[in-house]
Amino acid sequence: MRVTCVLGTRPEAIKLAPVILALRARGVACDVVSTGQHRELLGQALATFELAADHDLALMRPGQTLARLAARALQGVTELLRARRPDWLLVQGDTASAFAGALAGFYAGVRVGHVEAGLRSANPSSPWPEEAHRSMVARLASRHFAPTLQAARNLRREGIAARAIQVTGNTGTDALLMTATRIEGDATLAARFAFLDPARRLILATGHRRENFGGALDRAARAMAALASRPDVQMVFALHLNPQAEAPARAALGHLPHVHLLSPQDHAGFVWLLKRSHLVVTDSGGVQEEAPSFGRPVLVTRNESDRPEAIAAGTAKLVGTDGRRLLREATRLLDDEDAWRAMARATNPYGDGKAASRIVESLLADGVQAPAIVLPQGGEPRSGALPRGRGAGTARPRRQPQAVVMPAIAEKA
Ligand SMILES: CC(=O)N[C@@H]1[C@@H](OP(=O)(O)OP(=O)(O)OC[C@H]2O[C@@H](n3ccc(=O)[nH]c3=O)[C@H](O)[C@@H]2O)O[C@H](CO)[C@@H](O)[C@@H]1O
Repeated sequence: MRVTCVLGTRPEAIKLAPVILALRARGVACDVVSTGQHRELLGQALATFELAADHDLALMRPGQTLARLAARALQGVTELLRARRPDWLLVQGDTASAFAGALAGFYAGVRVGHVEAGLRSANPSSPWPEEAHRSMVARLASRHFAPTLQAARNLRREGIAARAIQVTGNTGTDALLMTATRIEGDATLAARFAFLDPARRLILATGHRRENFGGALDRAARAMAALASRPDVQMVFALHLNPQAEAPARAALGHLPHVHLLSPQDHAGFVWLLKRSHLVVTDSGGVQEEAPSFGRPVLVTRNESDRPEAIAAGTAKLVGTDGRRLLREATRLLDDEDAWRAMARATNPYGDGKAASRIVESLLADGVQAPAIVLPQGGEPRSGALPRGRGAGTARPRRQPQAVVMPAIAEKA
């Protein structure tokens, strides 16, 4: 069996790395195609897992529109698929690379597997453009690897057949566990962050969502500045490379003595910080999924959530984008031990570290026998080039989405 993974950004690399490693460990020929959407961050993320892209489409250009990026990714992936003709094409999440990759697979008659399928905010403007991307990938994919039962339900509500959905947990937790194990006792990381003051509690912050550009990021950064002026805290803000995401943090926080604005960290460095944090402030999806594993309360600077599981579990709280609620909730968590403890429960609704192996077993179980997309005559691949499926109609037992019970993975500090 041959599998092609298309990815373009840091979180896709982190969340697909465990799948790529698990496929290769099972002897599946798996090649990695990078669109280059986040070129530097992607290389850094893959390197953490000792991986590198086999094909780099190197598509990023300064100031390039999403339309142009998506169009060029569609073309580039299509050409690679023609040469490679994999049995499966895997994409992850909700980026322009994932959407264009899935569309290329669909046009080429290659079955598309969607990792982290079914997340929904139900608001096409937020997260933008991710909500639309992941919904469109769902129309194109023939196998949907949902991280949670809730995500599987979202897909069922949209009419995706139950037999095409598998609840796996989030591969992000697999990646987190791998990295957390690898960095245990790593003295180089302790040295990298030797500037941290052990007497002050650490607030770890990130902010980069496009819909938060132009106002919301400024308000969040100003609230964080008020927090960081407390005598008992220090803050690490892990910057994103996008200047529109970086500028508000630099403007509001850059001059403060106990705030450290860091360039994007490799996964090892970020996980090290996460583990030592007292509180996390973020609009990142992946960070919301990771922090509960270490029992770190998360204040989410968004107006709606596509991760209701963490909110229901009580480990994350939506604080909107006006800064006021962020300041109020963070102050409460810093001043009220009971309020902190109530959120700091090490429970992870997102994974048990076995998502990648569930995905690989599912692909192997289908092998090359599952129904391929049957293209009409004159469709993209010529008849001989159709994937080696047996055509539609191969009967398979109806499988209901199964709940995955996710234990906590780490001790509290
Ligand atoms: C709408 C939405 O929520 N979409 C998400 C979005 O990604 P995101 O919001 O999670 O993006 P980021 O915050 O960039 O990444 C987070 C990862 O990066 C690591 N990290 C962080 C800072 C650092 O300095 N060094 C690091 O290594 C961190 O530990 C974590 O693993 O797209 C993904 C792709 O499709 C989706 O899966 C995902 O739903």
